[in-house]
Amino acid sequence: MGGAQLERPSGARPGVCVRRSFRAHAGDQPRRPPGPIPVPGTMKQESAASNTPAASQSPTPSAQFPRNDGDPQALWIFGYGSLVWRPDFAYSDSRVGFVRGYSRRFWQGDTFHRGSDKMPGRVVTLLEDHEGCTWGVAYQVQGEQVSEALKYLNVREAVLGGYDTKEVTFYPQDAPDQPLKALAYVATPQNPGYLGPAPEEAIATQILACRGFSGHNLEYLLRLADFMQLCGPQAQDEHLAAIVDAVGTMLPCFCPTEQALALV
Ligand SMILES: N[C@@H](CCC(=O)N[C@@H](CS)C(=O)NCC(=O)O)C(=O)O
Repeated sequence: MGGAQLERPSGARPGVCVRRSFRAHAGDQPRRPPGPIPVPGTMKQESAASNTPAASQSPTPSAQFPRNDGDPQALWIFGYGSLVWRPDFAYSDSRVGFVRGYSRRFWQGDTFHRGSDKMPGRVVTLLEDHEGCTWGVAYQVQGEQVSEALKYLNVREAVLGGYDTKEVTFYPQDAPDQPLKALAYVATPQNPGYLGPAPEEAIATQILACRGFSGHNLEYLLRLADFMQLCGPQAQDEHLAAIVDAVGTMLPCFCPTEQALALV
């Protein structure tokens, strides 16, 4: 989301989870991470799109194609985990905002991006929660961007991650009275990688111990915590905060002391 400008906090509005807006310039192309996400079994460093298995050349999301007024071909994709900081697909616009009726939980196992078969990491999914409110970023894709984004996300989220698509209602921070239909990738309890609830301390321990092809699981946690900081103090995620606190408590045990360093 390069080139984004933090705009002045807008006034509080009833029912709005946050007050700040964070808007990438429309048309900003995402910075490609160094090298695309390798797909198991094809460890050639090709672009993710060319790695897409033939069967998913034109993935059809299981959710209805959420349409909004205006450009019928445009699609909004809601990210609330790694898509928040690394969409890695071309988009025309992005908006910070939230979805109601869902809570974010580190309840999905990950044996590729942030973990391994022996040591699965933990990444986020959405839990249906009538009182819930989850922060993230919605990306608008138009024209050819739509099929490219869906093809890429089908590999990254569905094939590699066990996520399925779901239509959600997204409330842009700067226009919560003009909600948008969006596509979200959600890991349900029925997917094989689902780990489900655990004490935040246990989740923190797992995150501290795991890494995968996309990096350490701790980076995933802290990037998400950074995003929530950007959104402003009103954007609360108690589950995320409790895990970050638990990591902070445990880190001294994981960090060598000066004495231990002197021995190396
Ligand atoms: N679907 C959620 C979560 C997506 C997510 O974090 N997926 C992981 C595991 S499949 C991923 O893509 N990781 C890439 C990374 O960790 O950089 C989102 O909208 O952000």
